[in-house]
Amino acid sequence: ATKPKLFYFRGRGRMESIRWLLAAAGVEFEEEFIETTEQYEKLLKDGRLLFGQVPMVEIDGMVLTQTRAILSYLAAKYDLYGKDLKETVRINMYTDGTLDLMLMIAVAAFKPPAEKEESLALVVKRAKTRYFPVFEKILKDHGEDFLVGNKFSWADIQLLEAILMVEELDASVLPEFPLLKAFKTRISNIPTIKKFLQPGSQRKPPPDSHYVEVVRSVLHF
Ligand SMILES: CCCCC[C@H]1O[C@@H](O)C[C@@H]1SC[C@H](NC(=O)CC[C@H](N)C(=O)O)C(=O)NCC(=O)O
Repeated sequence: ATKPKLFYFRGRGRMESIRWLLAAAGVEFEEEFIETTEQYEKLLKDGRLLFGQVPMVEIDGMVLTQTRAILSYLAAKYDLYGKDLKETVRINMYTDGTLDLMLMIAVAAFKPPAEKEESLALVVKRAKTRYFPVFEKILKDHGEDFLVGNKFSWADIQLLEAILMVEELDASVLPEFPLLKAFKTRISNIPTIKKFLQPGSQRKPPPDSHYVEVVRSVLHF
């Protein structure tokens, strides 16, 4: 079978959570990196970007856009989306939260230095006061290894992604959340995730000035 193919910039942005979900599910994927306006305009001209935007993923004979739609499709396809609607809606609540937090980081990369620093400080504050306390409590009340139904799901994958991203901004953030700290170790040791965390995987580095320049030049902003 043909592998899913991801069309995005050579960086995290909105595509990184899709890379994480596929990798955690043990699914190999290909990537086409958009480096020039010509590439982007060809995708537009060929009518492959529904609202003129990326991420775009080709999978199962479909051309998908809209990050959350793609993530939901993949979570359901690889049985990472709960056993019933009540579990699925909790997974959606948790992943909408971690996606909000990670998008704050993605957008901050495009701000001027002073504003960027302020935004990233706010990200760490939000993580420590809004998001991490919620997940620490879920793990405490739930008393299980995973966030939902004591089964590995998309919510666990994305929380680990968010924890690691916040630790890149402030390495001292986890000690006040002991259950999250144990969760991070546990989920990082799941073989498919452990492999994705090794150097040489398709995981992307934090956004740098080159990534920002390419996105700006391709999207003309
Ligand atoms: C200020 C914005 C910062 C982010 C800019 C881009 O780099 C990434 O870090 C995030 C985005 S991705 C690129 C952007 N994509 C989106 O905004 C997709 C939004 C959609 N709801 C989704 O969830 O997939 C893009 O194609 N824009 C073209 C344009 O709308 O005409």
